[in-house]
Amino acid sequence: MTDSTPALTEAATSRFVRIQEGDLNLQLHYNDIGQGAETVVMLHGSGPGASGWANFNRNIEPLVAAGYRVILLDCPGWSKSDPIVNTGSRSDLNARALKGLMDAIGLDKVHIIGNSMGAHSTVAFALAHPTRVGKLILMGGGTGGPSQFVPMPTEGIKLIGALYRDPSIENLKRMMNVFVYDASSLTDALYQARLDNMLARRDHLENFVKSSTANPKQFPDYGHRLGEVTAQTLVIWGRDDRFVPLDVGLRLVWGLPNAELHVFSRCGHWAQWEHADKFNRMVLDFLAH
Ligand SMILES: O=C(O)CCC(=O)/C=C/C=C(\O)C(=O)O
Repeated sequence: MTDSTPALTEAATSRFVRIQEGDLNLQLHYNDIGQGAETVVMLHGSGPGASGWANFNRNIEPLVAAGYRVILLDCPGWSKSDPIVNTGSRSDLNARALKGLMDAIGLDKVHIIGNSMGAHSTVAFALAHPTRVGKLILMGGGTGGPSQFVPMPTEGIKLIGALYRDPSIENLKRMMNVFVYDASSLTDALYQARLDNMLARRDHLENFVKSSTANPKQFPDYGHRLGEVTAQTLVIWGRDDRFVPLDVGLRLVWGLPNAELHVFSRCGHWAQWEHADKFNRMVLDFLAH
């Protein structure tokens, strides 16, 4: 990194933008990192205290070093983006937010990496705006709908609900213990950062509970429309995912015409963090070829 290269920190890359997308008028927060002809957008998951930076901090640097511009969008209702109560499809809401962001900052076409809710939202965006996507990388999500093997809601999703309703350190630890395969990799600093994120925006937590009460199916099942997504797609899953089970990933590769699947053993719902080095190499290879 030279003196003229901005530091790779959340604060140094933090940006705000106001979007107007139909009747959606919101201030969104995002991180804008690196420069390059091609842009990779990363969309985070729906856990309390999640953000682009919290979900993807182990994945930014290799992409920037390889010459990509990286945009981390904080979805409406998370982190420093505006609050919202969402009673419709949250996947579509996030897709509209991404369209608004791209229009506002002049991005015509992007590759998208989506984690869980972010993956559901990536598919919603690809369906709505097929000419504006390059390649897609989906982890632990891509469509709502039932697992064929695991009772729904899964234990992880139940623990997220409990954490939203009672954002305590005990409930955070219960959730994170199921979130990753090896909970001993979670440090006190990580728990504290996550707790601070959560408690900084109690309005987001309350709005998520209101939204889920008004419409428990925030992420619709796009299984019947997957065949319309022609973008090359890399689906990555944790064998031990206790939030969105592996068979949802299998359903994606059956439905998406141009998809391939990689399954990590000893991996929960956070593949990009739990297996960051290999994940990053796979993403770079997939984007380049
Ligand atoms: O309900 C679903 O299908 C999506 C659940 C989801 O998005 C969970 C994600 C959790 C995180 O990414 C997080 O807490 O960091």
